[in-house]
Amino acid sequence: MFPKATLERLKLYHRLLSEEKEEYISSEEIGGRLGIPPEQVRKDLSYLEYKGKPKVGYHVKSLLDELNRLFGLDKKVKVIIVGAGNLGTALTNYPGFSNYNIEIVGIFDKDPAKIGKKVGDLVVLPMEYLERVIKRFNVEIGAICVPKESAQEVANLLVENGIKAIWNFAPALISVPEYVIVRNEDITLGLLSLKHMLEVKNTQSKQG
Ligand SMILES: NC(=O)c1ccc[n+]([C@@H]2O[C@H](COP(=O)([O-])OP(=O)(O)OC[C@H]3O[C@@H](n4cnc5c(N)ncnc54)[C@H](O)[C@@H]3O)[C@@H](O)[C@H]2O)c1
Repeated sequence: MFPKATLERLKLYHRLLSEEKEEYISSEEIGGRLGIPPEQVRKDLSYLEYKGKPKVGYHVKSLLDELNRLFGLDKKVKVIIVGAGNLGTALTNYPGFSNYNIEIVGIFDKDPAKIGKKVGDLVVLPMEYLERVIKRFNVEIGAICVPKESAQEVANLLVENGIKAIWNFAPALISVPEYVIVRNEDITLGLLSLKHMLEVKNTQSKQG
């Protein structure tokens, strides 16, 4: 098990390495580009099986292969979206997921006015098709992009139909069986912490 902060930084290293053209990279270069001390980079990477070479650095492909395995990116993961509103359509249209072997295979809504509309290459499906799509594509992740009042109802449907992991964008806590993994994505909380950091910085510069 990695410490949570290490895991978050490993994601940053992964993104940087995915775009790296050179064969080898040093901890100084990684740290310099990400604003992370090189000692920290070395410590984080020491959790991995692959070890860099002294004076040469890390072989980019070997490091990337291990990080891909670690994040399960070496195998494709299928996702469905429930809620074809602002957020659901934005996620479905986002091209960046394919870089991570993530494929959105279905988008669903209960509103008859949305059903049948095209979103990217997909057509918005009615909720009755949930089971069929999950089974047909072996979908593991379901994203909840409905208003908070409907979040639990949608979570129940996803679980009943075999979804093992839920990416919840609704600002509501959902209850699911223990075997189901939930990730709550609250963009507002991120913004609040940024606001707090900004206030601290402004106060410090006034005092200094
Ligand atoms: N829009 C954003 O940038 C944003 C950012 C962060 C979080 N969120 C959260 O994400 C969720 C969606 O936001 P939005 O802006 O896309 O809302 P939206 O109103 O544009 O879309 C919600 C969609 O969910 C559908 N829906 C409602 N109940 C449903 C149900 N029981 N089954 C299936 N479909 C159902 C509606 O018909 C609608 O199409 C909200 O909970 C919101 O708080 C949105």
